[in-house]
Amino acid sequence: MRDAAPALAEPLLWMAVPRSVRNNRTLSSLLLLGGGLAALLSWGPTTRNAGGRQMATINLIQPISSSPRGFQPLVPSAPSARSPDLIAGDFAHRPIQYPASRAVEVRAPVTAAAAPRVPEGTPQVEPLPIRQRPRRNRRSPVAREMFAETVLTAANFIWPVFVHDGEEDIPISSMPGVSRLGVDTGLLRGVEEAVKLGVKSVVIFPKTPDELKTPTADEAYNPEGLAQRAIRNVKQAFPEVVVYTDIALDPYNSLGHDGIVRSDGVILNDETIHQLCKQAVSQAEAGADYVSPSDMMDGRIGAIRDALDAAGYSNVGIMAYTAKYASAFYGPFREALDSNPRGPGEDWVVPPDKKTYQQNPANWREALIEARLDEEEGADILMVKPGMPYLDIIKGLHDQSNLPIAAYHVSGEYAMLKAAALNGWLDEKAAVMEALLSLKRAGATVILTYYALQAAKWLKEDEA
Ligand SMILES: NCc1[nH]cc(CCC(=O)O)c1CC(=O)O
Repeated sequence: MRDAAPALAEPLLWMAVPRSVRNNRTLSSLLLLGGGLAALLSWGPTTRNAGGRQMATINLIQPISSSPRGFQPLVPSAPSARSPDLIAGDFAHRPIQYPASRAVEVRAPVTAAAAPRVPEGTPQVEPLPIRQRPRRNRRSPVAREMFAETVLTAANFIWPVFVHDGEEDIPISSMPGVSRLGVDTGLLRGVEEAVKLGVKSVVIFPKTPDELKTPTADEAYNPEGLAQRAIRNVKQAFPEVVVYTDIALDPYNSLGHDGIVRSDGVILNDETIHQLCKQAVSQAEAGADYVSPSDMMDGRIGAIRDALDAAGYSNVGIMAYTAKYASAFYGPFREALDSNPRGPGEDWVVPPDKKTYQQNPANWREALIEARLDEEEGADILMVKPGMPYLDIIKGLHDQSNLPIAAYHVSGEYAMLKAAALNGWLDEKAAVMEALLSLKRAGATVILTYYALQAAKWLKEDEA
């Protein structure tokens, strides 16, 4: 009984010594010597034991084997028979086998199975003097769930849908599992399914018939246009669903660019914004909750904000494609909407890419400029696009702005995962959930993904 007090008190006192002193070999030896003497005076015959325990508390400085009592394996006490999670955890797989002579100190876990064995040839080692063992918090499923820093839910997803003016669902070859949906048919079936799965936000992309495309993309603000019809249809059938739209001219532009193309190949900025404002107001009129400018023209967020407010739509939000990169990962999307930049005409230069307005993938500081401008101009959500190749940008914007951050897991990212999964090269569910989780962990609370419905299903599956 008598030695219990110093055995507890001295390590505690030791912990009160500043770490810098503890880590200094000479200083700490002196201190320990003093501590030992003090213990000797106050506790008489029990100090030898106390000293032994003292040594055990400083095993980062003193090799543990030199301790008079030898090492004392830090073995977790046996889990009770009532905690199946712990039993199912790593207790059954302790990596270190303790030397036989000390086996009495190793209490076996309470399981029906025989004592755990190690493979023949496993080196016999004394437990290392490791105080911080992060694996402790990963031992059981319950603990892992408790300590999860990021949790993905269906409420985080926005489901992007391609719509067309027809009845059928038309599969998109580079995106197996994704189709263009009929604006009055498949779209509503799809949204109904989404809602059932807990995905209550959609973003609409119209496949405009070629004959309606013009170099000034005026179809973009046709009140009876495909996007406007889609918005109305969804809001009418599912008023609680939050409808996001795309603001850019490319689906309506006969030259395939997000802005109006001048004959020398310059993508006009301010003239394009004029059209974007009309597009935004017409989408708001149709019932959009958020309009999402995806074109990367300068100053469009402020202009659209003013246009919406002037038209009485101050409650309609703006999800700004803040840092949208000139990425190769949009390929399948452009196939879905047939919206690739067109080849050059005889007397018209049409740039083959979008590099004069979308950001250079080499840059991240530039994204901060865009973020500051969008924030000042009245954006409600800042988006980064694509997702996985730009996790640093997501994190950067998350750390610099207090607005919600969105990440677009784009068509090419979907196609990559799908292709690997269809080939049997990846476990689709595990890989997709990890990809989506990484976007949230980086700082995105809003995730646009073609996997939204499938991921929501998987989440439900895991709940059950
Ligand atoms: N402004 C058009 C737009 N809006 C969303 C995407 C891409 C989405 C995806 O790839 O999933 C694009 C394509 C582009 O910029 O060329």
